[in-house]
Amino acid sequence: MTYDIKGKTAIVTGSARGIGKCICSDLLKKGANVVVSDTAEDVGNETTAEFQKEFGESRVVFIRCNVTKEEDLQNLYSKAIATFGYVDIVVNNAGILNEENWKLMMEINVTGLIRSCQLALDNMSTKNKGKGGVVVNLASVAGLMAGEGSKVYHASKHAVYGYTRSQYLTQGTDNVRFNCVCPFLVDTALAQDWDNSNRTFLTSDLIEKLKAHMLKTEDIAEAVIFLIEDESNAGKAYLVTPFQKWDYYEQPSVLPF
Ligand SMILES: NC(=O)C1=CN([C@@H]2O[C@H](COP(=O)(O)OP(=O)(O)OC[C@H]3O[C@@H](n4cnc5c(N)ncnc54)[C@H](O)[C@@H]3O)[C@@H](O)[C@H]2O)C=CC1
Ligand SMILES: CCCCCC(=O)/C=C/C=C\C/C=C\C/C=C\CCCC(=O)O
Repeated sequence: MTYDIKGKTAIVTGSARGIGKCICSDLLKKGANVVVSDTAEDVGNETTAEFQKEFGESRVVFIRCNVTKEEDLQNLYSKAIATFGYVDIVVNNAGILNEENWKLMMEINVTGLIRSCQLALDNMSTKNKGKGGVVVNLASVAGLMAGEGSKVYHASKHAVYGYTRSQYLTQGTDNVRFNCVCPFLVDTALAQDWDNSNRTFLTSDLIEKLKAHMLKTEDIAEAVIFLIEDESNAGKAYLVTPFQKWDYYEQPSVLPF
């Protein structure tokens, strides 16, 4: 079954640039109203002005939000609802790769994302008199495999994967569908800053080869739109790599039944 994006309202966190910006653009092309949201106010306002010019002033707003701040997140949801009447779609995209500042990375990649999911449920769950909705979380292939030099980043994305899958178990009562997308390397500032020197597992030759196969932000936006529209695969992770056909990631069951 296909979920119709036209006329819906979407929040995308960390969307001033990179993958988040591209997701906003595709949501607008599909007819959604969009809340661009980021800590980077200047870039966020520029991105919003660009979209308003292309898609109409009334369909896009910028709301500053640092996902590590509870009051910012609450303000994001309440202002989005005040502007557009309801929130139907949330894309939790804000994320960093910074092993030195690993506590902040966990706050952004995990705690902020989980808090945003809880607010999405507060506002969208049919248990709370909402109309239901869709949440797509940005995980990574780093959430499905080990990483030598970015151990905490990998742990943060494993958490996104596990949290998203677990939401499936209560989807029947909330009517909020959760999925996550697990991309391989994407050509953005985050990937360019990825320092892979001094690895034993990945040689510099191999890293150059991997970087030669980077995905484009457009690929991830396409995958996110696919997930929002696909009503039949709730709770699943969607693997996006340049090396094989994009597909849902099937994790073997460890239960004896
Ligand atoms: N670039 C890549 O290779 C891959 C990226 N991802 C994930 O995709 C997501 C987006 O990454 P990119 O677009 O590549 O990164 P990016 O660095 O280009 O964009 C991230 C955006 O998040 C914003 N941000 C940072 N901290 C924030 C906070 N506390 N609150 C709100 N916004 C904040 C930044 O200002 C920036 O606009 C991240 O979750 C990342 O982990 C997943 C797989 C691969
Ligand atoms: C792995 C951190 C890169 C951050 C970007 C991201 O989220 C996804 C990247 C996807 C692929 C990275 C390329 C190859 C992965 C192979 C091995 C990972 C080992 C990483 C390490 O630090 O040793």
